[in-house]
Order: sequence, then structure tokens, then C-alpha cells
Amino acid sequence: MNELSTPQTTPSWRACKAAQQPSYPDAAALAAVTADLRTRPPLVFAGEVDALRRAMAKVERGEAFVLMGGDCAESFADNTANNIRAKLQTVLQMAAVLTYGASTPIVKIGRMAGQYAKPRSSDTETRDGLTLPAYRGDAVNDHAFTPQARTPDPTRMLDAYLRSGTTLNLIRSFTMGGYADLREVHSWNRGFTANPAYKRFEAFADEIDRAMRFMAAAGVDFDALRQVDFYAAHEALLLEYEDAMIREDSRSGRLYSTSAHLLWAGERTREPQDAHIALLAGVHNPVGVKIGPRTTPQEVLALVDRLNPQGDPGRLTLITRMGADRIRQALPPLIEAVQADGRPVSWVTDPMHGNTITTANGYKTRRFDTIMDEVRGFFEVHRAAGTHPGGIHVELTGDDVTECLGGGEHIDEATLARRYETLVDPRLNHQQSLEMAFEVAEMLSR
Ligand SMILES: O=C[C@H](O)[C@H](O)COP(=O)(O)O
Ligand SMILES: C=C(OP(=O)(O)O)C(=O)O
Ligand SMILES: [Mn+2]
Repeated sequence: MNELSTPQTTPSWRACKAAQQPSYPDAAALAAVTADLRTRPPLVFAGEVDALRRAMAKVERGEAFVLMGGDCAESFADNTANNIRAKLQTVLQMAAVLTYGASTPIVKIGRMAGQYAKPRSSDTETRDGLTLPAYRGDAVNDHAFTPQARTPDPTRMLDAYLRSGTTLNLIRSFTMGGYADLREVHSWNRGFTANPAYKRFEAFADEIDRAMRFMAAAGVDFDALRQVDFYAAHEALLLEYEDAMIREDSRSGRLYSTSAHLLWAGERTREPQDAHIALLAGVHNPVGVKIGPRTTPQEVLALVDRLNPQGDPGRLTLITRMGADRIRQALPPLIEAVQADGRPVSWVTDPMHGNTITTANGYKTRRFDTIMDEVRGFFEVHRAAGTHPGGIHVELTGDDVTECLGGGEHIDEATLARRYETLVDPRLNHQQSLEMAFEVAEMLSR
């Protein structure tokens, strides 16, 4: 059994420039929290992290496809059994559709159990002449618009740690206890053919049903399929929190982030010489980097140099978030540079963050069709380049919120007001998520 202990030294990110960090008014309180976190048990284990690396190596080789999904920002208020179950169920249903459509294993990763810190475009928010610190995620401050709520409070990191732990506990019970059994997942899918939104997928759902019945008749041991691997990921934004969650694996002497299986650096914090990349460079987990439409081939190669100098399999994922109108021009030169370099990466599309708009009635939203157009562009570009479209990264929830426009339910601008609940970015609702899975399954099977 490999043991994880708190290391003497962690990656040297402190000398580097660090963007998007909260300004805590009380340095002693911050130090007390991080000292406490260093004594806490890991949330994930080195062996699980290594298993995800092996799965990501398959993605690089085109032998598996990644599905990453969850809230833009998890909230403490939504840290409930029902909310977690609905999100998990949505991701598992999408995965079932994709597995069948692609006849390829799906690596299932939740933006869950730790997605509590947010980078923002502006450090402040002004309402009716009052300017306060921007909301930066429940691990930092409270969304309520009062000076007290918006003041960064380091003790919220402890709360985030504990809630991440309870979320993981529930995820583990569901995915290990038979809840994710393929037969159950399929039974969740019944219902959708009755909904007009799914008319066009009826034949596909019938096919899945037939395949399940065939397997059962052929005596497939469904009990062997009772358990599924489900991994947790979040943006490694809060340097103090992430640093405090690093542990050393006694067997190998390697450092692991134990706050999640996979961590990514966001588009706003991915400068190759900056602190976030330094922190990720120092841990053995699989890591991701979000890259936007202005990313240059040189920057991508600098990220490969920093994060995967030896070209180890399963280490680095590039999550492109270009915008539907940019991806077909912006992605090919980056792919070309990475191909010429030769070190492996997996390519994942985030079709959400490059396609955010604000409606006339003031809602930050995204159009389902535009989102799907970016996914289509991602497939087209990779197919043309001969590289593997490795996965999708989406902001979604298991609830029937009305945050993104369009989809089979034809959510329009006026409807957004009905259930607009996100704290930061608009998420696909349960139906829109399934619809996306069906469309992506078609793209994959082509
Ligand atoms: O989730 C991503 C970013 O945190 C988010 O898009 C920033 O939103 P803002 O432009 O409202 O700060
Ligand atoms: C902040 C996010 O994305 P990006 O860094 O790509 O803007 C996010 O994934 O919520
Ligand atoms: Mn977001």
C-alpha cells in the first residue's frame, strides 16, 4: 500500500507571477487554514490518479473518449444529495449514449467535488453605485452582494475541502454500489423517447435498448459492469489551497495533488512561466490547460515543455475553447505544431467558454446550436489533421434550469428568467446535455 504524506517542500510557484488570487485581509487566518489543510487526509489517492493517467494515454491514442462535465461553479448551497445525484446521473447517461455511439470506452470525469473557485474578468462588481470584490467562487467568498459576504475568507477553503470530500463519498457510493449499473443507466433513458425533444434520437435509443437485450440474452455478466470509474477534476485556481493539498507518495517519492484526480489551468492563468503552471508542473497528476483562440503555437509548445518535457503518455490534455466562429481557423496551426513536436497530448473541446453572449434582457447565456457548431468544428479539424478528437468538456447540471438558449425545448430569451440559477456561467440543462450526447455520438460514429 502506498502511503501519502505531507511533503517538506512543494512545487516552487511562490516566486512566480500569480494571476486571479483573492486578497485575504488576514494573513494569519490564511496561514492557519493552510496549516490545517496540510494535516487533512487526501481526497483522492495516488493509485486512482495513476489509473486516470493510463486512461488518458488511451485517449491520446484514440482508444477512448473523455466526457468532462459539471457546474461552472459548484456552490455550498447545492452540495446536496439530490443535486449531486442528478449531475452524476446526467454525466453517466451521456456516457452511456457515447459509449454506444462510439463503441469506445468513455473516460468519465466530473467538474465536481472541488470546482469552488473562479477566475473573473473583473476584480470588482458595481451595483447601484456600490463597488465590491467580484464573486470568486464559494471557496473564496459569498455570492451575496454585501461587503461582508464579498470579503475573501480563507476558512471557506476548509468548507470547500469538506464538501469536496462528502461529494466524492457520495459519488463513490453511487458508482461502486451498483447505481451506475449499465442496466440502470439505460432505464433512466426510457422516458426520453416520450419527450418531443428526443424524437430524432428515438431510433438511436431503441438501438441501445436492443443491444442491451442482446447482451443480456447472450449471458453477459452484467454484475461485472456494476461499478464504473468516475474521476473528479477542477480548475487549480487557488494556489494556497492546491499547495496545501499536495502529498508525497512514499513508494515513488512523487508529489500528487490530492484535491482531485485531474487539475486544469484556466485560460486566464496559463502563462507558461507563471505560478499555476509551475504548480501543475510539480505534481504527477494528469493535467489540462484551457487554450483560447489567440493561443500561439509557440505558447502551446512552451506549455508542453513545462508540463510534459519527457513526453510521458497520459499527462497533458489541451482543452480548446475557441468559439464556434474561430475554431476552424485557430485550431489547425496548434495541432500542426504539436504533431511536429511529437510529444503526446489529448485534445478535448470546451465548446462553452468561447461562445458566451449577453441577451438584450441582460442574461449571460450560450446558444445550444453555437455550442454544437464548435463541437462540429473540433471534429472537422481533427479529422482533417488525422488527429484524435479526444473528448468534450461541458458546463452542465442535472436540473431543468433555463440558462442556455435553444435545444429541443427551444428555450428563448424570455424563458431564461424562469430558472436561471447559475452563479457564474450558463449550463446545459439535463435535456440539453443528453441532446448533446446524442449529437456527439453521431459525430463519433461517423
Ligand atoms: O467560468 C469561467 C470564468 O470564470 C467566467 O467565464 C468569467 O466570467 P466573467 O467574465 O463574468 O468574470
Ligand atoms: C474559467 C473557465 O474556463 P476558461 O479558463 O476556459 O475561461 C471554466 O472552465 O469555468
Ligand atoms: Mn465557466
